This record gives sequence, C-alpha cells and structure tokens, in this order.
Amino acid sequence: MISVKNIRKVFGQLEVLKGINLDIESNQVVSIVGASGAGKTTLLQIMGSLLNPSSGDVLIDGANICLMTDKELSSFRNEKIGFVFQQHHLLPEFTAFENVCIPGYIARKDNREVEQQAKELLELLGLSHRLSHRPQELSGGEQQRVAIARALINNPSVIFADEPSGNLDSHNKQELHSLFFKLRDQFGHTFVVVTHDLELAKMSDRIITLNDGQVVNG
Ligand SMILES: Nc1ncnc2c1ncn2[C@@H]1O[C@H](COP(=O)(O)OP(=O)(O)OP(=O)(O)O)[C@@H](O)[C@H]1O
Repeated sequence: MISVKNIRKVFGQLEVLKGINLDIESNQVVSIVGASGAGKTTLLQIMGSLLNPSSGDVLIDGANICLMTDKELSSFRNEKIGFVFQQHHLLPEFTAFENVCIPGYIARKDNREVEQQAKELLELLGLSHRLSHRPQELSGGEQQRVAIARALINNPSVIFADEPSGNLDSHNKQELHSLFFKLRDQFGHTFVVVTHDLELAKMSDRIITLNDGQVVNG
C-alpha cells in the first residue's frame, strides 16, 4: 500500500536519505528505528507528504504523492492519512470531542455522521467520560488518545506517528501501543511509527532500521 522508490533527501551539503526503497503492506504496525540523526523523521515526513524528497517517489494506494499539486495533496491527506506527533497539537480552545470532529467537518462529511463517529472513536479509546474536557483538563495519555481519535476520524488507510509515546510514562506508553494493535485488528489500519521504544518495536509486525540515511534492516 506504501511504496517508497529510491528516495533521496539533501539539506544543503547534507545527504540525509541516500536512496530508500521500501514496500509497506496494509494492516500492519511497522516501527522505524535507528540512531538519532539516522533520518527517521525525515523519511516519515516524506512518506506522509509533509516534506518533498530531493528525488524519488512515494506511492500510497497506487497514487504518486510526489506528483500532486498542493490542492490535490491536501485533499489526499485529509482522506487517506492520519498523523500523530509527540506533541499532540490539539486546539486548546476546543473540547476533546470538538478536536476529533474538526478534520471531519473540514472533509465536508455529514456533520451528524462525523459527530457519531467521533463519539464512537472516543468511546473505543476509553474517553467517553472526557468528551467535554479541553486538552489542558486531560492527562498526557488522554491527550494522546484524543490525538489518535482525531487522526482516525476520516478513516485513513495509514497513520504516520512520530514518537507518539515519547512524552508518556510507561503505563500510558503501553496503553497507547496496545491501541495501535487493537485498531489494526479492528479496522485494518496501517501504522508507521518512528520510535525509540524497543518494546513497541519488538511487538511490531515489522521493524525497519535506518542507519545514516539507509535502510539496513527490514
Ligand atoms: N530542515 C532541515 N535542515 C537541515 N538539516 C536537517 C533538517 N531536518 C533534518 N535535518 C538533519 O537531518 C538529519 C536527520 O534528521 P531526522 O530528524 O530525520 O533524524 P531522526 O533519525 O529522526 O533523529 P531523532 O531520532 O533524533 O529524532 C539530522 O542530521 C538533522 O540535523
């Protein structure tokens, strides 16, 4: 479902990705690991269409995201891709429920359908008692689960996550990770996760190891 073809990325004199080739299948939790500076975030951002490669192509469900216009990309992203970052980036003035609904409203879905789905997702993630809380009234683990519900509201085929459990204690970390597997099983989502967490990596369907801008394993 994701095909990465000979991706290179150069920042000034620095070649950060040196020809990455990968095929990632659907319905998997895939961890990307490697030393700091290996190029993990850069690769994730290119696969998620947030950053242009210097050369190469990325195909998601057969569509080449590197050839799309900005307008095509933003609707493609909204439909097909969910993002979860280390910082949750929830909007502080909106409730948990509203934060989850907003991308659905933007995708111009039926509002009632969006709201129903947001309630179901928040319930599935153990947050039905937190619908009207604002982000600052939630714990770190709860905030991150709201961010996941928001990433899922438009039923994306793939969720890209960059150190999603980086700010969580070990209990919340474990809960978040088991959620990925539960969602994979229940909805067939694909998760591509940059992580330093070896526990998560070990549980994953696949581990991709980057070293100095190249895939060395996986
Ligand atoms: N916008 C940029 N301009 C210049 N250099 C950059 C830019 N973004 C990343 N880099 C450099 O590219 C290299 C890879 O960065 P990247 O964030 O992809 O690494 P990483 O493997 O995710 O590291 P970490 O585990 O520390 O987050 C680093 O040396 C970084 O300094």
